[in-house]
Order: sequence, then C-alpha cells, then structure tokens
Amino acid sequence: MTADLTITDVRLTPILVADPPLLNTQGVHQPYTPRLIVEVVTAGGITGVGETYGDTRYLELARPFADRLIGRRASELNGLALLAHEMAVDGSQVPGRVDAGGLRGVRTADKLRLSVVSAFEVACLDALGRALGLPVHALLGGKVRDAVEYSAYLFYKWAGHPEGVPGEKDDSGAALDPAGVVEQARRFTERYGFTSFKLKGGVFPPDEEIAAVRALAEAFPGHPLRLDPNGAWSVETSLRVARELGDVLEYLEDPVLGTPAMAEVAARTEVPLATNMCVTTFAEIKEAFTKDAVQVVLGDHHYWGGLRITQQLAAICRAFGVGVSMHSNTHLGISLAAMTHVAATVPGLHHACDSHYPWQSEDVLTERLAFEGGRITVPDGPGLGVELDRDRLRLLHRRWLDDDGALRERDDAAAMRAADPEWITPRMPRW
Ligand SMILES: O=C([O-])C(=O)C[C@H](O)[C@@H](O)C(=O)[O-]
Ligand SMILES: [Mg+2]
Repeated sequence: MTADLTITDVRLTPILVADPPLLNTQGVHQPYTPRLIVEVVTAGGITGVGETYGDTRYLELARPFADRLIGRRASELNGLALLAHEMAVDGSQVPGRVDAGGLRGVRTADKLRLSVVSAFEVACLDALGRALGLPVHALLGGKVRDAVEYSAYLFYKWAGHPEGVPGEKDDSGAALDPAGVVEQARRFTERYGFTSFKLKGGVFPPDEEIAAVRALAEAFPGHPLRLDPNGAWSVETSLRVARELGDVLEYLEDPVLGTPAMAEVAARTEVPLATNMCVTTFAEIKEAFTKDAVQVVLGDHHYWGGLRITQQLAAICRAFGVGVSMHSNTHLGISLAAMTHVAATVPGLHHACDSHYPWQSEDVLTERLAFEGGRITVPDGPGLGVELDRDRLRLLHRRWLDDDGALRERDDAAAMRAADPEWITPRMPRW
C-alpha cells in the first residue's frame, strides 16, 4: 500500500549561501545570496524537498501558501497554482517593468506566486516519487536521455569581494580581460568537462567583450559560444556585435531589452537570439513568436512555476519551431536535480543548459551533484534522488538568522557600491 501522502507539515528554511564576486550589467553578486529550502512532510512519514528564491517577497508568500497546503495530498499538483492565485501580492513588489535586480524580465504578481509554487511542486513530486519508488522524471512521463548537458557559465569577476566586505574565499582568481576569461574557461573544462561556453556580458564596453569571445573561439575552436549582456545594448550595437561574432556564436542572449527591440535585431541578423528576459511568462509568448523575435527560449522552472509547466513551455516552443534550453541564477543542488529531471524529459533539447552550480561552494545536500563531460547523469533513484544535509542546512540558516537584513534581498547594485560608492543601476541601453 502507498504511504499516506496527506501533507501534515511544511518546513520553510531561508538560508544565505556563499557567492563569488561575479559581475553583471547591474553590478556584482553579494558575498551571500538568499535561497529558500522547502520541505513538505506527509502523514506517511515521507518528506519531499524543493528550493527557490529566498528574498523576503518570496518568503512572505511562501509562509501563507505553506499553511494552505496542510491537509492536502502531495499528489494534488494541478491545484497548486490555483491555490497560489488566491494569495494577495503586495503591489509595491510588482512595478510591472523589467525586474532590474533580478535580470529575469518583467515582475508580475503571478510570476512571484509561480516562483513560490515551483518549490512546492518540486517538493511534492519528490515526496510522491519517494512514496512510489519512482524518479521524478518518471512522474513527468519518463526521460528521453540519460544525461543532461550543461554549458560553462563564465563570468567576469574580481579575485575577491571588496575590501572590508566579509565573504568566503574562492580559488578561481580574477577574470577581467580576454586572457582571464579563457583561463576561467580552461579551469571549467578541466574540472567539469564542459564543451560549450556562455559569457555573462554587459559588464565592459562591447569591444572588450567581443575580444573575450574571440579569444574563447581561438582557445576552443568549433565549440558553441554564447554572449549574454542582459539587454545592455542598443539595436545598432547588437547588430554590430552579431556581425563581428556571427561566425562563432551559437546564439546571442538578450542583446536588447523587450520584444520589439529583439524583433528588430532578429530581422537584421542571421545569428539566433535567445532570451530569459522577454519571454518569461505565457502571456509574452504570442508577441515574441509571431514577431519572430527569439529563436531560443531559456526556460526556468522557478519563475515559470514548476517542472510540468516547463514541459508545457517546451511543447509550445516545439510547435512554433523555437528552440529551448534553461536559464539559471544562483541555485543549489536541489534545483539542479529538478532542472536535470525535467530537462531529461524534454525532446529536442538542442542547447546545453545554463547552471550557476559550479560557482556554489556550499550546498545543503549530503552529496553534491557532479558534472562529468559537462553532463549530469539523470538520477534514477526515488524522487529527486538527493538527500538533505540537516547540519549544513542549519548552518546556512544560522547565517541568515544572524544577518541584519542587509543580505536578505539580492541587490547587485548595492553590492557594487561597496567597491564604487557612486554606482547606480545603469540606464539601458548602456552601449
Ligand atoms: O540572463 C541570465 O542568464 C541571468 O539572469 C542569469 C543570472 O541572473 C546572472 O546574470 C547573474 O546571476 O548575474
Ligand atoms: Mg540571460
């Protein structure tokens, strides 16, 4: 007989995890970033885990949502989004414009709710899989591949966080020019076997970033390369970069902000455009696809609302002949496992997925997931196939408790001000 899947308790544990000083067009990563670990406890004694953003606005939604789950069954997945829909979102959190700090497109009430729901959906799927003795990918209809390919996510970075800012040491050194970027790429290939490379751009003037991608192309001839300035360029600058790097780019990611500008660029270049900024909700798909503004959508189960919705997104993309891959922010192993399970079920995943995981020296798992040949083997054990390390979780939660609130919201511009007090979030397009 299957264990009783009635939800009797939900544990929410906000944590702060170490993050290196990675640069993007908004600023730099804080030394610690907030994440939320969700545990769904069932009457039969089985617990499932999930993970999402840990900033206060997500926590404030997760708490009442968790209360509403008590007494429901972990298998009742279709009702989760409806349940979340009933929850009011503080209007000041949804200015209805580009989410500058988050680099993930518009901020809407629904997107906030979905970002919370996704962690609960993953936790429920984990519990269900454990109860049935089935991996999450089997609950999603079964894997179509045994391993999921990831790309090396390269960043311009400083050797350490600014003077006087407490943080963990990382051994990767600075990467502030083409040689530094190539060196970082070499280290990533040696350690993890990645064969495709994405450079987070929008940090330096475009000519410097063109030179870095050229240097990567010389160091790794024939390997797929991507450049993502998070909308920092004008249409004309984007077209110039596309002309200069067209022979080596797999795609350009969000060179400009917004669907109309992306459509303008797409109409004038052969280089495919990818996005995790202008197609981030179902409502944004119609305009982008009918205008042929994007050729690859980078899904993300966190803000799209879960693993099953990610499969729906992939199906819509397939119908329109648009490619799919996956976006990533700072995340831990629970999310990497979730990403790997869903990616394993998506037919026609032609581009290696993004993952920040190599940058995360800390995790809440008893055993880290390992990249081999740039791939993660799809776990076949029950549920997600990962185990929570309670001691680590407690430690990282203690860090969150001890924080005075300064680090509980990710704010890359504020983190940059520790090095440059004059820094303000740049107006777009920057170049
Ligand atoms: O556009 C993207 O790929 C991202 O938004 C990924 C991350 O937010 C990345 O840019 C970061 O964390 O600096
Ligand atoms: Mg991007």
